Amino acid sequence: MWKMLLSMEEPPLMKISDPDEIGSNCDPSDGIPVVYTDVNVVPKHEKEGPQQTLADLQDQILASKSKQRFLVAKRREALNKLLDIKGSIRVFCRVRSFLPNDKREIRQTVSTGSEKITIRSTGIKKEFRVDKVFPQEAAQEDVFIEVEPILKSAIDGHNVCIFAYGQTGTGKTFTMEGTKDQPGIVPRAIEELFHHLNPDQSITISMLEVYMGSLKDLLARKPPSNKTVESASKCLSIHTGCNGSLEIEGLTDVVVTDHREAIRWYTKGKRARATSWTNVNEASSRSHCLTRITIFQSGSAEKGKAVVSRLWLVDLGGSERLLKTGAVGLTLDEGRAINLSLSALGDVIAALKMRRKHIPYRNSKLTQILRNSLGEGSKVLMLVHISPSENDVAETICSLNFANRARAVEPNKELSEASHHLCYSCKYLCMQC
Ligand SMILES: Nc1ncnc2c1ncn2[C@@H]1O[C@H](COP(=O)(O)OP(=O)(O)OP(=O)(O)O)[C@@H](O)[C@H]1O
Repeated sequence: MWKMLLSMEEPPLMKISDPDEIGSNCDPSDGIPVVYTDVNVVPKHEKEGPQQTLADLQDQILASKSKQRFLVAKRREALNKLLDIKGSIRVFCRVRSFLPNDKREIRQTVSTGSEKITIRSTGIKKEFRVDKVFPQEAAQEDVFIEVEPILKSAIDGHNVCIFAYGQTGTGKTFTMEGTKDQPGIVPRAIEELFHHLNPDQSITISMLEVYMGSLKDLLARKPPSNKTVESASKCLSIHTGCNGSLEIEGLTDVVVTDHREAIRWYTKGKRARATSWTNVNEASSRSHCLTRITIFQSGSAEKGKAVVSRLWLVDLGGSERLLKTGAVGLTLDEGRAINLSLSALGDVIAALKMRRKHIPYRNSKLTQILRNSLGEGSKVLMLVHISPSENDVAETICSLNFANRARAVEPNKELSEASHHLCYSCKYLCMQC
């Protein structure tokens, strides 16, 4: 018989002498089941069951988190080793497709393999090796897929520098910026970084231009009406701290919380860049355009927080034969300044590759800025752009020689044999000079 002990006023007390008996649904004296009427009293076994399950789940979560940390560390280690094996300076080469205005050429001057480029012209046959070749038909996605692993190392805490090098009009800006329909590396990288960012990491973006040897802040607020843009750009100067850290004084650094905001700033910076017409490219970049993405640890990008890593995405000004571009006056001076700093960059890359004691960073503003992202522990990707046209063979050879300086461990024989005929830019015999 069931004992129904119901009372509205006071919960009736059960005949329980031992607190451990709470939860028993059977009267120990007569074996008759007890129905509990006090809803505040939860039987012990019912209370312990969920508590145990909760504790088990918490243990499992902790174990999964620690396993995840272990796997992330292993992935980072493996990626780092892989990139190191491949070389901390890697070289990709992209061949620009023929443009509508190009003269169609019957003979193929540039032929490509997956890691080999052959240049053929009258009396010339030269072969170059790079880490990856993108032929004329390669899409923006094809390029980005190969660039992605190096971006992940930026999230993992390495300084990274990706730069597009090549003759004027060979597609550097197309590869880095792209178009609305065919976005390039920078917009894709921004999206990718936000996708992979850890919750305790945050991002800031800066953009600057190295123009005729001086630095211009591309994200600076409009100067007051009585000042010119040029006077605002002169404020930027480079400082090296005693620990070797480098700061660009006065450079705008914007905290961005999602990729759309970052792209808006990037678009603003692009608009401020100096371009002008040359007879090789309608909108030729007359400067080096550098986008800096800084990844901070621990949720805040305010001052004083530890910097995890810096990613530099650089669209270099075009290397050019000044006679061929038809440059005069200011355009000629711009071209000279671009060529000089590219030459300095080539010297730094070559010195790093040969593990020289002295790395000539100080020879140009460009190399001073990139110093911390070119040297030891950094990952560098050079994207060399070449033209498919026979008319550009000399520049193509010069660009590939330049790239070769990043790959060649041994100094090239030509260097010592004919040093008096060497090109100022690639330091080889490239027929340019
Ligand atoms: N792979 C490509 N596919 C289609 N069009 C391309 C490609 N590469 C370049 N172009 C086109 O070629 C023209 C010149 O390219 P771009 O301005 O990117 O050259 P650049 O190397 O940045 O030149 P500069 O050094 O003078 O700034 C542009 O109209 C661009 O859209």
